[in-house]
Amino acid sequence: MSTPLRSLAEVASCLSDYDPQALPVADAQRIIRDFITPIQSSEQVALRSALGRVLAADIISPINVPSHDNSAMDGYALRSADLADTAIDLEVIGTAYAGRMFTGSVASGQCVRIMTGAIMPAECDTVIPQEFTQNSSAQHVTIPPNVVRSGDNRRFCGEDLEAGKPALRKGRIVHAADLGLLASLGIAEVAVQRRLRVAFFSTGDELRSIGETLAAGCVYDSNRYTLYGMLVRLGCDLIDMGVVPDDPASLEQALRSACENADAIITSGGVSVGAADYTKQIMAELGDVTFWKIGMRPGRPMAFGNISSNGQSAFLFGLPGNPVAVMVTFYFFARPALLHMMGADAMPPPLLQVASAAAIRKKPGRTEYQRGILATDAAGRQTVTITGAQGSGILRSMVEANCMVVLHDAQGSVAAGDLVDVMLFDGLT
Ligand SMILES: Nc1nc2c(c(=O)[nH]1)N[C@H]1C(S)=C(S)[C@@H](COP(=O)(O)OP(=O)(O)OC[C@H]3O[C@@H](n4cnc5c(N)ncnc54)[C@H](O)[C@@H]3O)O[C@H]1N2
Ligand code: MOO
Repeated sequence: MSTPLRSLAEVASCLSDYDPQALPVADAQRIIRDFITPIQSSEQVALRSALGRVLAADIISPINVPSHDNSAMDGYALRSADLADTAIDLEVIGTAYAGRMFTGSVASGQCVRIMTGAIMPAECDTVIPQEFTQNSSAQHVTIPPNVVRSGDNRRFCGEDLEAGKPALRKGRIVHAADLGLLASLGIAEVAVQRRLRVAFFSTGDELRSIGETLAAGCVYDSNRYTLYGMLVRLGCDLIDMGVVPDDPASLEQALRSACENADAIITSGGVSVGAADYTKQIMAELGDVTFWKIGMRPGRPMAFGNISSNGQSAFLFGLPGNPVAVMVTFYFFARPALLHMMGADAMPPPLLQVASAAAIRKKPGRTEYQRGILATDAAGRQTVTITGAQGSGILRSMVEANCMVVLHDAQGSVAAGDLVDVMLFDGLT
């Protein structure tokens, strides 16, 4: 596991107006990005197992795809020098099939019946689709004037992928199309970054696990399930450490064990100012950890840093306990950081600009992530509507939503019809 060379204070001091008491979202994201180091370990996997994994090296194309010039249409391969301003009659001297080439040579005034994907006869440079021809028989075909130009319907050798050139770059997350592309190159195995090991647990004496009786004032631990879902979607190997009670010895033992077995640790709860929140104290004792009040809602308190135990270190994300806050801080801080640790060259999820269906109250000076429903109205216009109560304990608001309305730091209240930035959950959740 790699150890960061600089302390958090050094990284943060690059920001001219760094204020841990009211840190803007973008600054917190930048500090995390600068502090995190990608893992340097890879493995060979069979092609299908590479789906969703991060490529550990550039893939250089070993062959040209397609391997020869070939036809894009079923029709007739001809020499474009034979084309004229009037109809021409060509002699058909054979047939080229996909996988079975025509081996003769084509003289002026001749053509070859050709199927899609068949290798172009050497002398031919153009294909006329069969539906554009007239009077076709096994021996002859008429080509009307001005229906085909020189070079039409000919696919070039290497036009998809060129031998010796990079086909896919290191850091790419392998998608379905990439599997197909790698298969088209005949590649059976690829080098991918090893999976990230992430340990996670919930803290709080009020938490009960499913199956336990819910005493007065207690709640079922839901954060471990949302975290599980979000981490599985990222392709991490998970160490689920359950619910850790709010006592210093248990927390220290859990953090040390997580550190010794994982690349990253995600906890939920215990990062605010409550009397029983020992988490901050123990985290600070074990390493270089900072406690932020971020200028955002939900998700204001958060811990981030690097902790060590027995010579092993791990990056730590101490997310707030409120169920919506844990998801928002995961999406906007932990997720990009984990992708960076995985060596992934991933773009942040795009923001769409959509008209707000109703007015939204908002104070400038903090970023708000409101849960929204993106829909198309009767006139075919897309609009976004807030899901109702936006409390950070209301997990239903995440379930009902299909997007997050991102109201930026400097932005004030929004009037009905104003454009707002929207981030779709699809692909994230
Ligand atoms: N005096 C202040 N109080 C609070 C502040 C503050 O600045 N000053 N910040 C508030 C904000 S904002 C948040 S967010 C929370 C974060 O507090 P913690 O991270 O210490 O979280 P807890 O107190 O442990 O829990 C908060 C809330 O969430 C419920 N919870 C916690 N874990 C889970 C779980 N695994 N599954 C389901 N629900 C969970 C917990 O029962 C609490 O209701 O602090 C505010 N307070
Ligand atoms: O950070 Mo908190 O999320 O507003 O409840």
